[in-house]
Amino acid sequence: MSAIVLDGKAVAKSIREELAERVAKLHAKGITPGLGTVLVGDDPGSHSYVRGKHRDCAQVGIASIRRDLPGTATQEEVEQAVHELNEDPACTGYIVQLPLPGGLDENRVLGLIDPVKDADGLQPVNLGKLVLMEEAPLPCTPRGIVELLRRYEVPLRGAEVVVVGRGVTVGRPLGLLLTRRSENATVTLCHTGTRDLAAHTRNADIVVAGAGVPGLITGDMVKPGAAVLDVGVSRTEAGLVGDVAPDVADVAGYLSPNPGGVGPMTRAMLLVNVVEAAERRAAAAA
Ligand SMILES: Nc1nc(=O)c2c([nH]1)NC[C@@H]1CN(c3ccc(C(=O)N[C@@H](CCC(=O)O)C(=O)O)cc3)C=[N+]21
Repeated sequence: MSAIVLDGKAVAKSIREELAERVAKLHAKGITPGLGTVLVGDDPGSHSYVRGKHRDCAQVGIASIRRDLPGTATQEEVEQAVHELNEDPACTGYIVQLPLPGGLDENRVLGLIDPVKDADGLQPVNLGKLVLMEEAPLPCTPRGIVELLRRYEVPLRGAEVVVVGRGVTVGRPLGLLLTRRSENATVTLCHTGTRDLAAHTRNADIVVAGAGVPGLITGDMVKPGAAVLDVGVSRTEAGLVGDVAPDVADVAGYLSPNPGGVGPMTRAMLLVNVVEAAERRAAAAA
């Protein structure tokens, strides 16, 4: 048996095409959405992600605003860049690329983002709204995962979902998203303190692996026919490696590969958040 590939790259492409039409309507009203990025330091991975985000923007008609700071930037300098983007009318949404270099207070920076411009859904007010089940910009990776499953009609309602990894960008908000009434999945959030990971994953209809441990999920840990989404990213000498071992493809019913799965969906959802913020602004101005 070989799993159906959840092709995030292809889905992201069609989402960008849909967005280009929505952006064209905004242009017609004299509004150009603008994505800002704050990038601190010279981590090659972070630079490559940010480059990719701006390339996506150009494709759909979103303007780009970059604030690149050296790795030596102080807390005050990073906060100043955030204040400038809060004030900049050309910037309808922005992100602070994570992780920030050591010594900088990430949570404090995220807290200073204007919640209406939070394109990542990681501002504490917006994370709080997710807990309260109120409308707010959603974190991009969890939103991308839900959208990818929806487009392939993998049922979520009543599904047993095991999320591996409790990070703030993926695991934690994903559990909140999947347990809203509109998704109605049952979620088990596993982490390094989980006693018997395989006992949980074997019972799951959907496994989302975002631990950052290469090859953590092996075929013997997966229920036949289950959907497995690889969200782990580890940089090894062999290149980028996910959390899911190759033999999972023989057992799973659906497999979101890495690369080519959730990564492109994350980028697409960032664009969605920026366009939605611009649409809300247009509606408020009308
Ligand atoms: N504030 C913030 N927001 C983020 O959304 C954020 C972040 N910080 N820090 C880092 C992580 C990582 N992340 C990825 C996005 C796209 C791909 C992606 O498109 N990957 C391609 C491969 C690209 C490659 O080869 O490097 C793929 O999976 O096919 C991967 C990873 C967003 N992140």
